[in-house]
Amino acid sequence: MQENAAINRYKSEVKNLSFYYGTFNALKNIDMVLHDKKITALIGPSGCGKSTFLRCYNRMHDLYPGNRYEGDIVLYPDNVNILSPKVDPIEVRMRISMVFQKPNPFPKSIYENVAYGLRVRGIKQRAILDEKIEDALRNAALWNEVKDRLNHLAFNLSGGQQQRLCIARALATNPEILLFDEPTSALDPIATASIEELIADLKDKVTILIVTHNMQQAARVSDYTAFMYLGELIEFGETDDIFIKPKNKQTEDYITGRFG
Ligand SMILES: Nc1ncnc2c1ncn2[C@@H]1O[C@H](COP(=O)(O)OP(=O)(O)OP(=O)(O)O)[C@@H](O)[C@H]1O
Repeated sequence: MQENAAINRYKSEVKNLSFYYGTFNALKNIDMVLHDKKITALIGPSGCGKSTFLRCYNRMHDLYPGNRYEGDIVLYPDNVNILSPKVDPIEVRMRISMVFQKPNPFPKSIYENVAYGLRVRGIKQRAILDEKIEDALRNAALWNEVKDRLNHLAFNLSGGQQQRLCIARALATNPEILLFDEPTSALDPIATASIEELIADLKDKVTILIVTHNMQQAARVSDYTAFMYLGELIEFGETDDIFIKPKNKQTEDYITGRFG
């Protein structure tokens, strides 16, 4: 009974996860959870394995030979281990979307960028596409700025707008988890603030995992924070606890800028 209550609070559980690029052991025995409809930030010095961890979540490493996972990443409520070789990575990517560091719209119209994942899912009816595209653009706080030019090329948008378009594209297929890999590092402070506001608003709809180099950003947007170092998860907890009273000396040194 108690176990079920705990599982309901979690969208996902990482169990003893290790990851290898060939012989290089980039992630070491990580145990962690993602709380449902909460924002979890991954922080740590360059090269500690943040992006590697994020990419395990959508099986991106499968695209390159020699990469190897050990352990489980379990999604709830259906209790499926997405690292299992029996699970199709394409199916995983339908459930878990990713937004990258640099905005990467397709060389297509604004409309077609958001329609992409829906078309892959076999949705063809124009009325349904129109409705889902409007919803996704509204949820990405972009609708009002683009509603009169949906057929314009996405590249004509500003950097911040392009990143919101990529978020709309990721949201269109109703993912359960949204992964962000340093989503504001290529943006100016104003565009960064609007993306941070948007991420905070999205947590009502979706569970979020965000990699950031910016500790102020982690403190501002996240509910939980994981501190990684040399491929290990050093400390995980509520963001306020990690930033105000970290238990581990390495976490404290990193947070206070003594290394990294
Ligand atoms: N394709 C690869 N092949 C071999 N080693 C890799 C590969 N990609 C990353 N690594 C190594 O894995 C380790 C973790 O890298 P990763 O990019 O996950 O770190 P990170 O914490 O995201 O760093 P940054 O903050 O600089 O982006 C590093 O030692 C890196 O050199």
